[in-house]
Amino acid sequence: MPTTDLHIAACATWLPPTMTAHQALAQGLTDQRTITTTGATAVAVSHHHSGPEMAAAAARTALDRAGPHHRIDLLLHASFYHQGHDLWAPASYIHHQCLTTPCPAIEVRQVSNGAMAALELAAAYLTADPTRHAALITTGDRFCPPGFDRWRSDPGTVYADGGTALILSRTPGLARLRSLVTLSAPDLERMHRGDDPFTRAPLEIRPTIDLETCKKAFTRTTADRMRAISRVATNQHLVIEQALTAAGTTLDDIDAFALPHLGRRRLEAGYLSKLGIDPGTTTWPWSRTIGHLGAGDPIAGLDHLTTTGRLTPGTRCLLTSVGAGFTWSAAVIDITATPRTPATR
Ligand SMILES: CCC(=O)NCCNC(=O)CCNC(=O)[C@H](O)C(C)(C)COP(=O)(O)O
Repeated sequence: MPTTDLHIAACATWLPPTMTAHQALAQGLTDQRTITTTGATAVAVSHHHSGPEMAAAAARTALDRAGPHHRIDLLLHASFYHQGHDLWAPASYIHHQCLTTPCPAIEVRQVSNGAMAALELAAAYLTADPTRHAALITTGDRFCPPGFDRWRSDPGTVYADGGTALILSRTPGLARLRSLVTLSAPDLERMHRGDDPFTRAPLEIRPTIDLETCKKAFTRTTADRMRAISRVATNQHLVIEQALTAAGTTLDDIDAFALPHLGRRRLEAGYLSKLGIDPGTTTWPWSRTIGHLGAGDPIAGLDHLTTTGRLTPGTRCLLTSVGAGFTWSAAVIDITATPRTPATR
């Protein structure tokens, strides 16, 4: 979507306490090789709160920060792991907890690109009807045992627990959405199912998610692997190029980058060396202390950059994210205000 007349009224993050990499090592949860290749120094771990509960907490803060001027006419909740109940409506839970307007509350499942996919859908929904004012986007996941091993289920990425929220609005607030582009490559979807059959219930094949086995089945030969790496790299770069062009800007004009909370090796391969950007201008120094928040990385990254003063009014940010499937999104954001930071409720 080219330059838009939509704004990010506010955003927020709700994170549980972190466990350091050394604590995880001492408890046998990970190994030194993983810590070295990912560069992870800590990871947010929820011992009690589910994804939807953390998403609702973030939503309450985002709504406080936005103020009363943004009537919410749509709620989209993005996640991709267990939401705490087997057959239930997490988006309606967040709606019930946080809103009084009788708007649609819908789930978006786009794996790690879920927040940006929701942003695409919300932007189109608001643009389609001028009487619609704002949309609340939330993310929330808890990547915990027994079904998920945050250090080993997807080697190269350390998974964290947390919730995020963002309000997209017609009324100005924190930032202006200058452009938003999403690309897809469905031929890569088998990377996350490999040769596994379709099953009757979760975790029927193996007791813990193991994406490495699926990826190895999908990239049996070196040629397969090189093709996948090339497809990922090409689209990751193309989506950023298209978002910059749609916003009439260039990489040189970007003051800070909100990147996916991937491990250092993956980040280096996919973004840092490819784009020639200094890690210090990205969320990496912070994301390595948190971990991969599933769909929530771009919102958490924007929140971090604006609440820490790394981004101030008049600066420009590039958000980019990638999801299994694969899909890639990128957005150019112009910061227009300093976030109001009431305490997280
Ligand atoms: C499953 C959660 C999710 O949606 N993650 C986003 C998609 N995964 C990634 O982008 C992680 C990076 N992985 C890749 O780019 C592909 O797996 C590659 C490029 C085929 C091999 O990368 P590697 O696993 O060797 O680091």
